Amino acid sequence: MVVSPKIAPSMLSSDFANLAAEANRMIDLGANWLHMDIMDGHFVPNLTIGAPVIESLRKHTNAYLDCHLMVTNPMDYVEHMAKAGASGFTFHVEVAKENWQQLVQKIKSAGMRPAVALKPGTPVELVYPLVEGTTPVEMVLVMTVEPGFGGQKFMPNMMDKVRALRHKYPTLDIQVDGGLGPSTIDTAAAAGANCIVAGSSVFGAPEPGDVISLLRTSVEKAQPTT
Ligand SMILES: O=C(CO)[C@@H](O)[C@H](O)COP(=O)(O)O
Repeated sequence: MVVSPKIAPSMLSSDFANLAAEANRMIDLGANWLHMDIMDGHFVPNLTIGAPVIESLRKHTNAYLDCHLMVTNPMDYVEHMAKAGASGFTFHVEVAKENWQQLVQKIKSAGMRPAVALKPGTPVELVYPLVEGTTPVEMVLVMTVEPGFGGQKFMPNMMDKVRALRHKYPTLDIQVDGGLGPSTIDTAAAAGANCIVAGSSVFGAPEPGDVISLLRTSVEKAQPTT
């Protein structure tokens, strides 16, 4: 195994009125992480949750809270998210071109794991300096839909980015998010993705645990054996 699978149900598709129960249900069913979508209604045309909800959820779970910040000013969120109990902090490269080094440093100093995301229209080369920097990000999130909403169609042409990243960085955590489920996971896993975010395919399934284990098996099967 070169990189371990991390299956992260996207809590955006959960019943927000029962968030703690939904989160614990996912962990009991075998999820590694809980994916939390933070949106500001500006970077993306939708508003979801922020630090107060992360803080409330943290009181009910010790799980890794993988927070994806779809916001225009990620720097303003670092302190609040860390205090709230976020585990990972993923910011968008499109809004961190100038100050990414300072941002990554701040995320790390606050005790969170830094990661960078890129939208479908953003060239993958833009994140290379962030992976190779002196204070590098520890995961790259390749968006496989336009960020903002769950339930969209997986964009298979994003796999060129995943393949390029896996070729350059054999042990990097590479995450995919958007339209992942039983019919698309093999494509993403074969390209080299090991961190899988899935919302509607997990929460909409009669047996979400079966989907979580199918996603994991697909990633494991795609790994080269050493
Ligand atoms: O960040 C996003 C959308 O912006 C995602 O995390 C979605 O919530 C994934 O949902 P599905 O495409 O799996 O339904």
